[in-house]
Amino acid sequence: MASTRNLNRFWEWGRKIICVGRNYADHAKELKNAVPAEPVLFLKPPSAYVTEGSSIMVPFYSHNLHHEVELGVVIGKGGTAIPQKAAMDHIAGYALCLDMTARDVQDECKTKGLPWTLAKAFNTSCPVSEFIPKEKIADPGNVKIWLKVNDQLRQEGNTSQMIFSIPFLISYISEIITLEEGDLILTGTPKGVSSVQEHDELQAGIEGIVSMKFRVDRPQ
Ligand SMILES: CC(=O)CC(=O)C(=O)O
Ligand SMILES: [Mg+2]
Repeated sequence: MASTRNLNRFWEWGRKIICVGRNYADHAKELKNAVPAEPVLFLKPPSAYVTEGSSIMVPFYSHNLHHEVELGVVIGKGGTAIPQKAAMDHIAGYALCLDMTARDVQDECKTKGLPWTLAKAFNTSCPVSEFIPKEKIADPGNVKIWLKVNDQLRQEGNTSQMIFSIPFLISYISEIITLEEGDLILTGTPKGVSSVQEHDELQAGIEGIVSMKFRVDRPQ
């Protein structure tokens, strides 16, 4: 039976957020990471979602919160071991997303060989735009994404620079983690990641498609 839930508010579904790291060579290099031979994956919980009108909260244990602007893929039809040639049929649409990252904590986790949960999965670590229906982006492998902090351009990239394409990622991920309707895949960030502070205003967009604005706050 068809679902009665509305994917326009996919963040309310409580589904998985699967993130791909180091998918742009220029970003892997700026953080002195090797360019990966296979996708680097990590997860955020649904409690990471935040939508426009609410603030991004700096986690109390971090002093170096970074923005990472990314194209998000919203899954419309679930599946396991989806072949690359069928992958695009599993997409319902897209969203512009930020993979907010406590970089100081991530660096410490890397040094200690610990998972990135505290660095990547805290409340409000996944700001998202409105849902963008699939038909609005003819070629998700060729869109420009950008991010400004207080009106200054910090990130600008094109999804054509991704190392692993969207069909490849859907196929690769679904072989390991079954994809479900309402899941979101964050496809990685281009270069230019940098620190944000309390009271900063972040603006980000997919050129010609969507833009969004978030304020950064710190819990009292
Ligand atoms: C080093 C990272 O934080 C990887 C990541 O999230 C990315 O988008 O690249
Ligand atoms: Mg990221």
